Amino acid sequence: MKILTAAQTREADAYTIKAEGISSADLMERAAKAFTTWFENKFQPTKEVLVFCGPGNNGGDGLVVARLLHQRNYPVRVFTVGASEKASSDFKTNLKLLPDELKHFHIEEANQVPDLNEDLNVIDALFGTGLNRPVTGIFADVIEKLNSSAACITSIDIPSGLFSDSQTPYEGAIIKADYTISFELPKLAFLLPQHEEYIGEWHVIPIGLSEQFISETETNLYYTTYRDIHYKLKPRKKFSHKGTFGHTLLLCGGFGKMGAAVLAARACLRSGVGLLTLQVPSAGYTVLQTAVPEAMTLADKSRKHLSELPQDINKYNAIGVGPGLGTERITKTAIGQLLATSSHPLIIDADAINLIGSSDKLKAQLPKNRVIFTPHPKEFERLVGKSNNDYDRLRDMLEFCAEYGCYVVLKGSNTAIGTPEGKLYFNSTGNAGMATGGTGDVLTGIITALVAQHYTLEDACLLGVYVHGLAGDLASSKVGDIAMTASDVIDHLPQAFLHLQQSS
Ligand SMILES: NC(=O)C1=CN([C@@H]2O[C@H](COP(=O)(O)OP(=O)(O)OC[C@H]3O[C@@H](n4cnc5c(N)ncnc54)[C@H](O)[C@@H]3O)[C@@H](O)[C@H]2O)[C@@H](O)CC1
Ligand SMILES: [K+]
Repeated sequence: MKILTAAQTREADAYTIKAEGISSADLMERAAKAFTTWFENKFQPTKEVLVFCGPGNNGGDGLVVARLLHQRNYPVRVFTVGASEKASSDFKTNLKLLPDELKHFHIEEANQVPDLNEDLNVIDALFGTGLNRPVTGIFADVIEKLNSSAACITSIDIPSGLFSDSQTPYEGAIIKADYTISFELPKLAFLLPQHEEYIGEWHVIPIGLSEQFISETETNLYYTTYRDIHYKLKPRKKFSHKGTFGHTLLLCGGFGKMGAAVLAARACLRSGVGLLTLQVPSAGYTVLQTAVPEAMTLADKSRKHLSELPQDINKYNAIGVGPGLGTERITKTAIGQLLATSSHPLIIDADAINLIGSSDKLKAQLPKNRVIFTPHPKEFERLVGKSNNDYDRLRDMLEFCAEYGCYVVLKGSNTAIGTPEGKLYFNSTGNAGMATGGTGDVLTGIITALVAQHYTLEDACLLGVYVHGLAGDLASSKVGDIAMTASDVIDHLPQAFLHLQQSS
């Protein structure tokens, strides 16, 4: 699904209004109804609801929600903030439509905000996508009061004060919502780790914005959901044989870290690869032969480190390198040889990223359009550099992808995938239980297997990251996110692929 900017969302609103021949107040009513339905399903009318409304259409939404909740027997109080002469016309219309018996207060000073305790529900409708400068003054004072209260806060469309698609200036106040209910499409701000404390749990609810407008609107930003992914899975044909599904090479493992090779190998095998060969330091030979009997194992001449490449490196049609390797000089030389001699796609993770990141010479050797990097945030910093905030980090990532003609999978909550053409995908699966050692090795195994099966590099990243997160979600529902291990993720890959297959 696409992610649109605030400006594009405004255009989508205007287009829909024109195309359907409705008024903007009608669209506001529709949005507020959708919000109210979500709210009713979430909260009983036992607690009083305090709705805080700013002067724009977000405030207008708040007024309609207050009216609808009042009709549905919720005890409601409305607080308007900001100069009324500046209010939007739909705000003014809906202010007049508030029933007389609904309590309405206008706030000019923060001390007019009532005491807020946990027995209250707050709806934040101060600002939405029309925010065009940091929030200060009376609005900031109100936000401060709401944030320091124990009341549960639900934001309409976006937490007030937060810019939806660019860095919020540091001096601006921002609501810390427990829930954010947004309209039609997710906003870029929801997907960035730096905004976790503001967004809370977020949901997107449809309000019938023009599908035609959305499909014709250009963007480089996407949020990948089940609908975007399941049809990409290729069916296995009746007359296929193991050669059809590729021969993968994994260069993983080091002394004390053979487990990384085992995890990557097991995940690779559970992701449909035809044949798998591993090369591991000789101390790991027996470990791999025992733990992963389906894989062929080559022993490096070094006991503890990767020091050489297998012969016939180009007979493997995807090579995964990095998990557990260590950063010995001899390993760095072997990776240089790999970059110089292999003619097939490379999936580069962990210590292989650290080695390449610290060497301009190796970076200059990267083959174009054949490399996927899968860094976690620290490895990303070593590869691409430090950034001031999450927006800069995404910009730096896309610049790196363009410069080196590579794909970068930045692992984390809502893993971000950058492509050489400048597209940016955010993943929708996965959970905090996956923040445990070895899950990255699992992802390397999955993506390498998919590349070997002739998925495009872009699809291998999208599908691999999605199915990895889905397996994590299935594992979490079984073992919980505290006890979950990387092996649990592998054990749930079959169910995750089946889930995608059944409805593809
Ligand atoms: N346009 C439409 O038809 C629809 C809009 N909807 C709602 O409308 C919202 C957008 O409405 P608006 O574009 O009116 O914008 P907002 O309601 O976000 O606020 C804009 C108003 O606030 C002022 N303002 C901006 N930043 C400020 C600051 N830092 N301090 C003080 N004042 C500030 C602006 O000058 C303007 O008067 C969406 O987020 C959504 O909630 C929904 O009702 C769906 C339909
Ligand atoms: K809001």
